[in-house]
Amino acid sequence: MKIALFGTSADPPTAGHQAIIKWLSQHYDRVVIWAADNPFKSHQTPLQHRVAMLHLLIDDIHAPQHNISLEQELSSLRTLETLDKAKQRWGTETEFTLVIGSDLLPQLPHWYRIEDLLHQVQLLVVPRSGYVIDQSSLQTVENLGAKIAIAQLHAPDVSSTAYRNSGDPEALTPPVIDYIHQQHLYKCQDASKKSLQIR
Ligand SMILES: Nc1ncnc2c1ncn2[C@@H]1O[C@H](COP(=O)(O)OP(=O)(O)OP(=O)(O)O)[C@@H](O)[C@H]1O
Ligand SMILES: O=C(O)c1ccc[n+]([C@@H]2O[C@H](COP(=O)([O-])O)[C@@H](O)[C@H]2O)c1
Repeated sequence: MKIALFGTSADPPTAGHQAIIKWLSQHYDRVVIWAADNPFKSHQTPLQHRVAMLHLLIDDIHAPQHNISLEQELSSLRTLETLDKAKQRWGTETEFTLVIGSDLLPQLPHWYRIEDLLHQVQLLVVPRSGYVIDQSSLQTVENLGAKIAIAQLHAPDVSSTAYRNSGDPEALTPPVIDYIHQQHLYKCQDASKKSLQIR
């Protein structure tokens, strides 16, 4: 069995995440997702809300294979610990593929015990607009033991940061936007946007 592992800060989850998850569901037996705190970032919204939004994002995907699941108990600051939990759950015979966007390639060498991690997974890099996959980053990660494939996928050019900074509604899906409004999340951004509009 081939399992794609896709962790995200989901602050908030975007149409980009959704396109990636949909594509993965067509190319892997199972897609396992979790929302995580990232040791290199601060997060704006409590994890419980990010998990709830990720659920809404996934529920909105029509995947005839029914092979997408949010497995929040796998979440960890360290992806190596997530992989350990996944192996306990699905067994060592399973082939695990760690999925990252191309923006994370230069950061990857700084992850916790990255060589241990890369020796136990395949690495799938999703091209991201504005983040060219350069040979030197690929070589660095290969030297750490990565077995790399590049996904043939054009994910939308959106990001959580774009939503947090400018409230770009195109970045999100309607159920996630509704949730944000119901729960009064990302309000500072709304307020600063309004004050900009008034001026
Ligand atoms: N539009 C996109 N295209 C390709 N990869 C993406 C895209 N959005 C997110 N990813 C990848 O999905 C994973 C989770 O991304 P993350 O939750 O950090 O989203 P983000 O939009 O980069 O967030 P932020 O703007 O807060 O950094 C990362 O591996 C990231 O590279
Ligand atoms: O293992 C690590 O050291 C590590 C360092 C930084 C990020 N990660 C993971 O990378 C995934 C993507 O993070 P992000 O913030 O880009 O969505 C998420 O699952 C994080 O937990 C993992």
